[in-house]
Order: sequence, then structure tokens, then C-alpha cells
Amino acid sequence: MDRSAGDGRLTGSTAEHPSDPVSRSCELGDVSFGAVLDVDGTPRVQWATPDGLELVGCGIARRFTATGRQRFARVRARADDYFASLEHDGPAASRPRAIGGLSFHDGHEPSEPWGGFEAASFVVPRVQVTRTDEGDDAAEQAGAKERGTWLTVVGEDATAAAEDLEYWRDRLAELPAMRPSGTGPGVAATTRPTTREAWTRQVETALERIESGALEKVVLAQTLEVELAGSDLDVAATLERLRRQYPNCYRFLVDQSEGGTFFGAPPERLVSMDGDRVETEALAGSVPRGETPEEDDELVERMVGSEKFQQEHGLVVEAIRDGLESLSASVTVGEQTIRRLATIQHLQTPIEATLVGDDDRHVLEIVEALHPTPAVGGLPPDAAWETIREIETFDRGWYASPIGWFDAAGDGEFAVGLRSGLVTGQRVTLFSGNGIVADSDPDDEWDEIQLKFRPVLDELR
Ligand SMILES: C=C(O[C@H]1C=CC=C(C(=O)O)[C@@H]1O)C(=O)O
Repeated sequence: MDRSAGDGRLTGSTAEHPSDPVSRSCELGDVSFGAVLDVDGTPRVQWATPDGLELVGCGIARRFTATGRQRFARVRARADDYFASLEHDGPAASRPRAIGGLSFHDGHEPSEPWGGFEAASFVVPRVQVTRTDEGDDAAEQAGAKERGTWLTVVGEDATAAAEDLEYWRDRLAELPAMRPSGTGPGVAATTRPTTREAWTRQVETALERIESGALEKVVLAQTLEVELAGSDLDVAATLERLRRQYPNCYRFLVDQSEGGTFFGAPPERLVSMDGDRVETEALAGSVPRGETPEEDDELVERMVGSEKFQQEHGLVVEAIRDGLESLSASVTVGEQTIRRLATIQHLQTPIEATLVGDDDRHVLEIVEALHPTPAVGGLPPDAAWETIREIETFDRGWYASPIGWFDAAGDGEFAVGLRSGLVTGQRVTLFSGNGIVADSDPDDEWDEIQLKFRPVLDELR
């Protein structure tokens, strides 16, 4: 932060300050999260659940990055040290969080088009705005009000934090409660780097490996390159339109200081952890929406009754159960249901676990145990990773990766970075993948892939 300028502008970081950091918070009136993202501060992050928690952050109080296989543990160790030194004053809902994500592959390097996106990168923002529905009526009556919108700032000491809080409270009070979500910039051209013929060969190679017994399932993905017609993409407005179309999905935006902006509206929760309670889900198997409710149901019936879809889905359920078992006192697999979205329908199975009694648990440990689930990777995991590396002709970067937040206690929540796009200038790269199992047909898989481009593509048009 440039304190020499005598205000709380978001330049620089506190990394070199020897004193312990302090965070202060206050309640805010309604403010548009898109408008908060417009204020001068990068990196910028936004993350929201379908059921009521919304976070937006600007600037860096501290950044944790790491590479390689140990990246989960390294980020956690750095964050533990930092949070141990950070004094927070305010309601739990307003607590500072480390927000960010990881790349799909351990060995990821932040090269183009993923410049600025490290293999693991989390930021505790200088300025965080939290909107939450957490807390119940009883808690509110007891004075422990948690529902609302909160401003949290992190400063290098108590005086700086108090000054910055005042500065940002006044500045955000000037912002509108609503920001127009507008329309898409328009699409000048789309390019498919993977042709239909190339896709068919890729799927056939995967099928040969499955037949040989080396592989049970692999998720193969494609990109769609979109050249925008109009002005630069307003990502915050795009996310707001996605919220309206896909209200039961997550939303995220990660805008690095250098490089592009990765954003999306994924339907899939990787994990949420609160104390010893863990919630996750298997989401795999897709059919389109029908033109009528009857057609919707027919498509679902076909999916539910299909051996191929059930195998594809069952492998994900079993892998998640196995991943959680060694960390949990109990794991409960719920009833399979249908997740119906505006353009696509999925098989979904909720999974819950109670962790073994150990206060030292951290959501990153669960993330590491689960990522990548066979909903985005495959089985056996190593053979699937190899196959993805050999067959796919683009860099997955942060696509299909854990994106979310964690706090000082190690609680947190992560979505899977699906239904997503990477914006660099006038170009948006969209990502979409599909599970390939023994009975997969390359043409059907091609059609399913197109469906998963639609959520973001429709909002660019
Ligand atoms: C890999 C993606 O979706 C996953 C999640 C739901 C359904 C999937 C499927 O039907 O293959 C995929 O496992 C994607 O959207 O890019």
C-alpha cells in the first residue's frame, strides 16, 4: 500500500512490514460487488456459492504461492504462519480469508495463456467485502448478527487498519447498490482448435487404453477460442448474468495483476469444510435440457437407466468415498439425484463425512485428497493424468481445478473450475470436458462437450 500518499490506495503489499498484521471490519449497506471490483486494486477476486456466501477482494495483504507436488502443504504452512500472526476484530462472517486456487497439474508453469497463474496461488485481500446469509434468527436475537454485508481491511498494524477501514467504508459508501449487468460484447468469431476428426482419434486412443485395461475412465477436454466483437469483456457483469441463468451454481473470478482473468459458473462443489463436517458431491453424467418438461424427464430417464452413465458416475462416487475414508470417522453417500441447470442436466450424488477428531485438519488436506476427482481426471488417477497430458493439445492451467477460500481455522469451500473461460484482451478461451468410459461414442461425447461451452458462450454473444 502506498501510505506515503496519505490514503488507503491498493498499491504495494505489506510483506516487508515487521509488525503483526491486523484486520478490522464494519458492516456495510448494500453495495454492488461488480462496483467494488471496479475500484483500483489488483489482483481482484470474486467467489460466491449458490446458497448465500459472496466474497470479493482487491489488493494483497499477503499472497501464498507454491509449485510442485507439495504445493497444498506449502501453501497451508505459509498461511498457518500468517494467520497465527493476524489479529482480527469483528464478527466471524467478516473474518479474512485466503482466496484463490490451484492448477490442474502439479507441474504447471504460469506461461501463456496462463501468465500470472501459479500452480497454487491464494491472496488474503487488503480489502474484502463479504455478503453472507450465515447465522440463524436465534443468533441474531442474541446479538451475534452474521447476516449482512461486511467490509474487512487488513493493515500492517492497528492504526493503519483503523485508518484504512475508515477510508474504504467512505469510499464504498459512494458505490451503487446495483450495477447494470448489460449484455454480452458479441462474438466476432469462434475457433475450435480440436477438430471433429482429431477428437474422434483422441477418444479412440482413450478407448484403446480402456480396452487394454490400463485405464477405466478419463475426462478429455477441449477449448473453444472466442474473439470478442465489441469492447473489452466486463467480467463482473458477465458473472451477474450467469448468476441469473444459473442460480444454483458457484461463481468465481480470479484476475491476476499480470495475465488474464479466469472466471466461470461451475455447478460442482469440490468440498466445503466447517469444523469436522465435510460436504462434497459426485457430479458426472450429462444430457441436454429438453424443449418441454416431458422431454426433460425423458432425457433424464435415459441417463438414469444407462449403464454407461451409471458406470461413469459410480466411479466418481467410489473415488470420492475412498479419498475421504482415511481422513474421516464416517462417510455417508446420499441418494443419487438430478442437477437440472438452464442448458444441461447431470447425475449428482451428495456425499458427507465427519472427520476424525483432530483439530489440525485443514480444507486444503481434503482438497489434496480429492483433486482431481474422476469427474475431471479419471481412473486410475496416474494413468488418467498421463493420458490427459499425452492426448490433450492445450494447457489446462486452472481449468477443472479447485477454486475457493480457506480461513485461519482451516475451514473453507472449493468449487471445481468448470464452465469457465480465460479472458486475455479480446480473446476468451472456453473449456469443456467429458468423461470417457468403455462404451463412449466419440460423436455423443462431442455433442456433450458443446453443451458445456454454452453457459459462458451464451453470455458473450
Ligand atoms: C468436465 C466437465 O464436467 C464434469 C462435471 C459434470 C459432468 C461431467 C460429464 O458428464 O462428463 C464432467 O464430469 C466440464 O464441464 O468441463
